[in-house]
Amino acid sequence: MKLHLSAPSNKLLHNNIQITGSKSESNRSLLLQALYPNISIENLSNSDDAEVMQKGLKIENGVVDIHHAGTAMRFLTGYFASQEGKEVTLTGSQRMTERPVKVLVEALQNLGAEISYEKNDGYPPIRIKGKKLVKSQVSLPANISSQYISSLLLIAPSLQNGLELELVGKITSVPYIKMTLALLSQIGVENSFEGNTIKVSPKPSVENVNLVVESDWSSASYYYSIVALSEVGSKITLSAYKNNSLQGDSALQELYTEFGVETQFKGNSVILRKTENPKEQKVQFDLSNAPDIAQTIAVTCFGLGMECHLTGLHTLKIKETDRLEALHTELSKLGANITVTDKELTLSLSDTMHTDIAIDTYNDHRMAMAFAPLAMKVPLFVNDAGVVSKSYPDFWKDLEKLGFVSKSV
Ligand SMILES: O=C(O)C1=C[C@@H](OP(=O)(O)O)[C@@H](O)[C@H](O)C1
Ligand SMILES: C=C(OP(=O)(O)O)C(=O)O
Repeated sequence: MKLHLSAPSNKLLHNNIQITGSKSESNRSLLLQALYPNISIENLSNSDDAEVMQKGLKIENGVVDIHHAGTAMRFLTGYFASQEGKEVTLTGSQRMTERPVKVLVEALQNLGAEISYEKNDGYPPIRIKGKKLVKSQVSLPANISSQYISSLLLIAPSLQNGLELELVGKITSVPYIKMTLALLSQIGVENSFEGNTIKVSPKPSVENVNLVVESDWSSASYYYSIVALSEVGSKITLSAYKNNSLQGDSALQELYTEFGVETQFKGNSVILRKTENPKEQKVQFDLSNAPDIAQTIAVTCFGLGMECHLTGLHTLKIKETDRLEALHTELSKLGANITVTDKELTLSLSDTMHTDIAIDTYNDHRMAMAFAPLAMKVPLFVNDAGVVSKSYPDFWKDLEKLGFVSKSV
């Protein structure tokens, strides 16, 4: 589906949007629920990634296809490796077969797991024969993806002796590790994270517990961008959010003050207000703790005609697409002055913003959603717009509620 997208006729926005649960919290909660059936979950994500996770967890033997879902791939690897009697081949989309899993597979093998590669060494598809894992200490590199660490932590309390992880190197995407540990705490699992060592105690069963998933802050980022690109006085209310979020992308509240967007909590809603135009012409952010909002921020800066220097982007090359290359190509098509390395992005001033450019999305939901707010400034096309369903299936419908005009072409 190719969409043509243009701005609401009135750029002074006043709207409410309900976003479903965080896909990161959902996929963790689902895995914990599979291990401990007394867990119930509220406000589950309606994303494709949460759906493939639910389906995957029901399979005992055979092929488990998790499409584009990185969390499902990594979390199910740990899950199946520790499930005696289950034997599966875990695979996904073409891109998933290019996203590395070696660090996780080796850590699990060191714990005694039986996993082999079906095609390329270090990459899915992988064959897993579930076993009872009794070893409880392992070390692994922490600078490639935090999902490997979360995968181990999620199964840790179900292991006979719990788990002690030693993280080697600089730890990336730290808030996602803390989110995993916080959910373990919510179900009564003892854990600690000191320096480079994480310890999780065993827990054979849990009491009845209800996990209420907070709505997705990465999805909220597109509204931050829309508000930043709207007129002073605009206001969008999003629900349902918590003041003490487990999601690192809630850093948006702080980051978007640079773009004149203020955030206020009212009950379980957040109100985003454009209170002023940006004071500075340049921003500089280290996004190693919030990699999923890098695309949103780069496009906001371009839309506002600001310079930016984004660092900490070393994980972007192995996500749904090489996001640094994709941003470079698509922002250049619009007229941006952009340079990227393998971990940084720099936007310099440019006085051009081309109209009706067709944005390619590279099977990456965040490419589609990050560029959509730019329609506040210039009409544009979004190729393969259906990709948004990976994390936010209602995205285009919700934009229509704001008055955006989207036409299938
Ligand atoms: O654990 C998670 O839920 C996630 C961790 C992050 O990945 P990395 O740790 O690979 O950066 C993030 O980009 C992804 O969208 C979700
Ligand atoms: C990187 C992402 O997801 P995953 O790694 O879970 O596929 C994302 O949603 O931006």
